[in-house]
Amino acid sequence: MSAQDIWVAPSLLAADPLNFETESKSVEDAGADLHHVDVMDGHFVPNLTFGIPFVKALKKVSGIPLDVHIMISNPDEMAMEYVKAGADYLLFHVEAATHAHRLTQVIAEAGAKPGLAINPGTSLSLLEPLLPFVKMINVMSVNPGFGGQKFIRESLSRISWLRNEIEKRSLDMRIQVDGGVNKETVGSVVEAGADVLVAGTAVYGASDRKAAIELLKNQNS
Ligand SMILES: O=C(CO)[C@H](O)[C@H](O)COP(=O)(O)O
Ligand SMILES: [Co+2]
Repeated sequence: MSAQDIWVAPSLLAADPLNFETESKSVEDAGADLHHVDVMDGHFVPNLTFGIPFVKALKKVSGIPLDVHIMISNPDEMAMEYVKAGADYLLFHVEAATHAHRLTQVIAEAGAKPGLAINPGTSLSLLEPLLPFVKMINVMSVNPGFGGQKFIRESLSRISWLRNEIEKRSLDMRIQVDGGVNKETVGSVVEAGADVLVAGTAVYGASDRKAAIELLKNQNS
């Protein structure tokens, strides 16, 4: 896959929390394709991060689309609020939704691109009936809740399975991989078929963010 086809989505979870505006601008200038916003509710995952006001505020200053990953227990109730706040892609967890298919429709009708996230321990079979209705799948390569964790290598066969389904069924969607993506893991992730690289520590933690994004995009070219 060429570098142009690969999107890098730096996760604001790893940014300096006292300077989100300048931090987000710095990755835009460095070539980021999307801002990855990790919404955590302290219930579905054992951590608490951003909410609706944050997404709304970020939308006002952002020059690139918002990729909002909601790790919350009640996506059926709250997803619309994140669309209204400005999410361009809205990804909810397949483990958390009661009516996942309905939710994909609600998100699309409201004008955002629906997506699903799936934890490392969840069967991929849950995705099968939903694939035609989403524009992005987030294959979690760590257990959700924290940045800076170690990449789970078993995620690679999950990405490959998904890439194969997309090709077999001629689906129009992207595969994002989320957790522990860095210069050591990115080669195998892209080879397995991911085309959206979420990277928190590897981008925000780098002294040269432009070089870090270029490395992620180009490693396989
Ligand atoms: O969804 C997430 C955690 O639940 C984050 O997006 C993910 O962990 C990215 O951080 P890093 O690149 O530092 O692993
Ligand atoms: Co995430």
